[in-house]
Amino acid sequence: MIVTYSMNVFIPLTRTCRNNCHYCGFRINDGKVMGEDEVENLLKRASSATEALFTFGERADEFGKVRDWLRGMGFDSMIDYTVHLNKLAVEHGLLPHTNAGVLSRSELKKLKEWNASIGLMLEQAVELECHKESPGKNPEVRIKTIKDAGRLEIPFTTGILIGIGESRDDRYYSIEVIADLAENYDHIQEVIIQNFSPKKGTPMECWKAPGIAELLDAIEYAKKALPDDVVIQIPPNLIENLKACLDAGARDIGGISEVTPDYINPEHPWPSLKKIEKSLNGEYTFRERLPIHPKYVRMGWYSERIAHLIERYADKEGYRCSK
Ligand SMILES: O=c1nc2n(C[C@H](O)[C@H](O)[C@H](O)CO)c3cc(O)ccc3cc-2c(=O)[nH]1
Ligand SMILES: C[C@H]1O[C@@H](n2cnc3c(N)ncnc32)[C@H](O)[C@@H]1O
Ligand code: MET
Ligand code: SF4
Repeated sequence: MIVTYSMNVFIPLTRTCRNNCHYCGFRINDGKVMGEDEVENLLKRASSATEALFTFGERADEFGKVRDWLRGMGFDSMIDYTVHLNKLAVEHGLLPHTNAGVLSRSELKKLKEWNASIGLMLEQAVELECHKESPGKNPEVRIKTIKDAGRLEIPFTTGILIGIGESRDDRYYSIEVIADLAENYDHIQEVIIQNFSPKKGTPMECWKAPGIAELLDAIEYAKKALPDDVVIQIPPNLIENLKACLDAGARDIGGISEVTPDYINPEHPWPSLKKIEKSLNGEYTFRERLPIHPKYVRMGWYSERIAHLIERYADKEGYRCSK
């Protein structure tokens, strides 16, 4: 059985964020934004990767300090700056995947030109206490972004975060909501089942991480509810029993990097692929993919601007070829 992954470089453009999710250890509202040189240095170091993962705080340009910095650099918004850096990544031979939180239709349209795929975790389809200071985590607002991306035919990554105060039924309901979106728009390439991992200094630092039973239950439910061609992704650095998750139906381990840590879970280093493959008794084989899944490579759901890279990196089936 094949399990896919993407080789990436993680570019955390800003830790400033208009939301305040109680589980998040990534957000630091210092108003800082990575400069173009810093980004270019990361891109240069990522020669073995095919994906430039731009993940950062939502709508940081609601803060004056960020807005002023962007203006000084000649940009009207965080998304305009992101698109500029997406283009730089493409010039360095990398395919961008951006997860910037909620986006408007016009922002999605701009990003589509230079991104192989876009991501936004639904987190949960119900309102939760941990999101009460996070307007961007309102389920309706997230669902709207996911639908707009579907209408624009953007290969999309979404998912749920489990263990953040939801009930088992909430989890099932959230998976059903994603399954409906996948059926109606056909743009969902992967669904991440992410387990909450407590972070020091956050309001949820004393919460327990969800157990493997809850994780497996969610994966099994997702396997049944989602269309067959939607891949279930699990984060290999947060999971204690990867084999059990694969046996339950997960088939992707997301982005792995040789140059950058998982900035969202920096205390959990990337495992070595060789080591984990060994622990799987030969039942599963890892295979590299691009940030746009094979199905969408075959369907041609990508812009002219990045076509040359996809055609350079994808084999006939749409996986990464060794060229
Ligand atoms: O390194 C990480 N990559 C994360 N990724 C990246 C992901 O593993 C890959 O970039 C995608 O599979 C695209 O290839 C996310 C992407 C999303 O769109 C939404 C959530 C995540 C979460 C993480 C994460 O916690 N750590
Ligand atoms: C990029 C994604 O990372 C996830 N995320 C944010 N904080 C945590 C945490 N403490 N543990 C696990 N996942 C987290 C959210 O689901 C977000 O959307
Ligand atoms: C850094 S977290 C991932 C991107 C965005 N801030 C969100 O939570 O949706
Ligand atoms: S998880 Fe994302 S949206 Fe929530 S506070 Fe952290 S950076 Fe902001």
